[in-house]
Amino acid sequence: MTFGDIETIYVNQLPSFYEKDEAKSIAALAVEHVCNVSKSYYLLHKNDSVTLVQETSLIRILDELRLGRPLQYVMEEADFFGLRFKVNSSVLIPRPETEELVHWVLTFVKEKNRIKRAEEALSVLDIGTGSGCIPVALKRNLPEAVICGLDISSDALETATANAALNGTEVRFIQGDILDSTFSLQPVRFNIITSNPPYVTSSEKKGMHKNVLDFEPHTALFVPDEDPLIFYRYIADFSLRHLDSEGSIFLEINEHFGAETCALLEAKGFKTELKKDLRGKDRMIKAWR
Ligand SMILES: C[S@@+](CC[C@H](N)C(=O)[O-])C[C@H]1O[C@@H](n2cnc3c(N)ncnc32)[C@H](O)[C@@H]1O
Repeated sequence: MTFGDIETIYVNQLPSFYEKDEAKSIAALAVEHVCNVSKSYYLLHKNDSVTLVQETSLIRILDELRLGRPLQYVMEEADFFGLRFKVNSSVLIPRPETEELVHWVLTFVKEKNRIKRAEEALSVLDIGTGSGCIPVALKRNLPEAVICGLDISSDALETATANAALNGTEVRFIQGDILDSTFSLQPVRFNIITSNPPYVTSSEKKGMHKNVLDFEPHTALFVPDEDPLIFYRYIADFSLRHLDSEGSIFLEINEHFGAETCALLEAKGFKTELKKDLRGKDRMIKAWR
């Protein structure tokens, strides 16, 4: 069987919610992963044969994808901000919108450093860190900064710790519940707090793909319909105690609640800037005092 045959089988047998081009990309990623070849090699050598062992692995991957399991979970890895992360069912698969949040933080820090050299002293906390994608990507780009990640899930923190090591970075991970108003890291103050907290309302479940609903951790995704901004309220209160007076918060948000999330933060004394993602949706907020 050749690379080209594998592509044809994937295109014909993947579930219908994968469009043809997406199915081709998935076949390419699976072949790259199993046969240890680059994307360009794969594209230029569609007539190369796979071994029987590789063919068995590629069909096993296809079988799991047909059950709806996301590709990243099947391959146990995901790309984020040009880095490779280990993922499993205890962590959310890092999303491209979150790469935009990281990019915004880095642009902001570099702009500030141009005015005053502050990077050495920079301390950052990422709340709801999951796979650790945000703090690890920040640490790779701000090697002098002291960076921490917080999550309620010990399994997620285990994966995040592995990801920090995998990417040669030192990040301090802390277990804690941001919805516990007594949770504190006194006397620590951070220059930057980032968060991509759970923000999908229960009623949005019906519009979601089965592969997200059935496989990604619900504690990472969902908030009650009656209190969709619950995490932002607690993050704002935590920031009042733990953000340096000149510090900034960078948040990923539900596209439907941009104005409401800004209003919540402003009611707590923060100034805000709302930013759209590359698809034109309200997706990020910067807040400062
Ligand atoms: C949307 S995921 C974001 C994961 C990662 N930061 C990313 O961008 O891919 C939200 C994360 O918040 C964590 N989380 C949920 N409830 C929490 C709580 N009460 N306190 C702290 N972390 C919580 C989940 O375990 C999950 O890892």
